[in-house]
Amino acid sequence: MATHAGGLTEARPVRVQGLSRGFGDRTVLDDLDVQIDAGEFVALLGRSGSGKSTLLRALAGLDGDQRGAGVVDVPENSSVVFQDARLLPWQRVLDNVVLGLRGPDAPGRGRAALAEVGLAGRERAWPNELSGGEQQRVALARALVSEPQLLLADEPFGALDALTRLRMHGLLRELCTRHRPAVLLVTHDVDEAVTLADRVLLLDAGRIAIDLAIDLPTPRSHRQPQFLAYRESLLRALGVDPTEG
Ligand SMILES: Nc1ncnc2c1ncn2[C@@H]1O[C@H](COP(=O)(O)OP(=O)(O)OP(=O)(O)O)[C@@H](O)[C@H]1O
Repeated sequence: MATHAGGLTEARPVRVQGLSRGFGDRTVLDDLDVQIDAGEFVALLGRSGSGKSTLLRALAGLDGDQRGAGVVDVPENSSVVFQDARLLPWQRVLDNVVLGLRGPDAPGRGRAALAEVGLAGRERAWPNELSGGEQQRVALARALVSEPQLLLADEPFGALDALTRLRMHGLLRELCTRHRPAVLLVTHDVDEAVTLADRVLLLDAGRIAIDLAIDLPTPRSHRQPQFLAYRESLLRALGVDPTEG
């Protein structure tokens, strides 16, 4: 079985070595290695079923006792955001944000986190009074209020409309620049990956098939020729013709 150890040096917050995962006869991750440095924003692309969420769950320690091997070293303090906000409907927004946070300053930290995601004044709202995008903002506040060294995000904007998604890109980039967690963002969206990430990984046949540093200043524009070149090469690697659609 894989080990899931906590607490590495700050310089190398995530180290995955020889990670294998499978379900029944099917091998999903096959002797895979990944490293994510402190403060580095990494996006993970791959075709549907290639094992992106399986890798993220392994990093989050959420993969139970499924078949596998390898070493997963991650910082103890990590947070996960999913496609759905997963707020507790019977708790007000602020209580959702500070859930599990200890110390007398927890409410103050929760309020500050809500202000950072643009939801100052909504502390006493119930989750069902918020839009989908606002609920995802609460989920981001909850994820970042504990100042995690690692943020794991599994398609966090996948359920949002295009405009809200663009706004959330800006917000996530801003929050990550300020808090500097290492990030692993699982996404289907090549543009999202190239817009946000320092490095894009492409998962194929159980391994990291492409490891591409995105050497562009931020904020990035889809019109930059180099942006389009990254986009095109990643789409081709995913088996998509970039000239289509
Ligand atoms: N609990 C499970 N039991 C059996 N098979 C599973 C389980 N979880 C995942 N799988 C299988 O493992 C493979 C990888 O799944 P995973 O969800 O990691 O892929 P993904 O790249 O995140 O896919 P998508 O982009 O469609 O969300 C898939 O073939 C899936 O059917």
